[in-house]
Amino acid sequence: MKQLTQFPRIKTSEESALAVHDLKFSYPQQPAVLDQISFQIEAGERVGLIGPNGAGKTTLFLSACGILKPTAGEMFIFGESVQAETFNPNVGLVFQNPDDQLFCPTVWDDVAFGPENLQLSPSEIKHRVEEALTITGTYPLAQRIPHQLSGGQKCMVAIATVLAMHPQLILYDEPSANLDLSARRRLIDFLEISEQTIIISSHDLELLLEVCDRVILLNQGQIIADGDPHRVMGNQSLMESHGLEKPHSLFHHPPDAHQE
Ligand SMILES: Nc1ncnc2c1ncn2[C@@H]1O[C@H](COP(=O)(O)OP(=O)(O)OP(=O)(O)O)[C@@H](O)[C@H]1O
Repeated sequence: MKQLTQFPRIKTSEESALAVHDLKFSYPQQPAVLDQISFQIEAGERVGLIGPNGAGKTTLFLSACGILKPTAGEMFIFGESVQAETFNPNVGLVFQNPDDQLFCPTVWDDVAFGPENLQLSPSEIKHRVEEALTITGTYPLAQRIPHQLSGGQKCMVAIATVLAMHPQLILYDEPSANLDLSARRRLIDFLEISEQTIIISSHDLELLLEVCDRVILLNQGQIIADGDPHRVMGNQSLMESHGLEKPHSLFHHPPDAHQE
């Protein structure tokens, strides 16, 4: 994965990568999934988003991308207000299921799709596709049919489709779901050297421990905890009271012993 260093750093802004103010969201005829939550994520942070099934993690991501319209509150991405149904190339979402992201006849076409919609020049589109395929290690798959790829290959191609847009903030929804051990390790290695601001929603708490410098615990529409991953996830009673388990690797490292 050394190639990544050959590419320029993504530009970051003085503004927070993501600022969420009193965000509320309810699906029709349902109680609030997000109930007036507020937090900020600074440029360059790697944040894990945890919570039991149905906590609202995907809903938060879809709101940040403008796919869902919040009931109340506001979100800003690098200082720009998020508007529902308005595409913002500064934020990219890697869907939980890569099949939701891959629909073209070839991998190359799928990765080119975003830059083409940004109406970039043909040479810039080619450059972006080659760059994204190289960074994700999927260049050899460029002419393959996406739906015939393995789960791990699809995952990395789905990431390439997002990277080709050059977003400064990338939201990963359960990126390690269905990956075998080597594909998961490749993903972790990739995430660890990613240069963008990233938020990873995952039940793979060990992955978050390796990759993230901060974790947010969401449950029943509220932010329950926000802080150092070892401290938050190492708190067994906190984790268990929100339907989660303290990661196995933290049992020999009680939170109080963790050096910050
Ligand atoms: N389109 C929808 N219509 C109605 N309710 C929905 C819809 N999508 C999600 N929900 C409900 O909203 C709540 C939050 O769902 P969400 O997918 O955001 O949770 P999550 O934290 O991502 O869960 P998981 O860990 O299982 O992926 C759940 O109770 C879910 O059933």
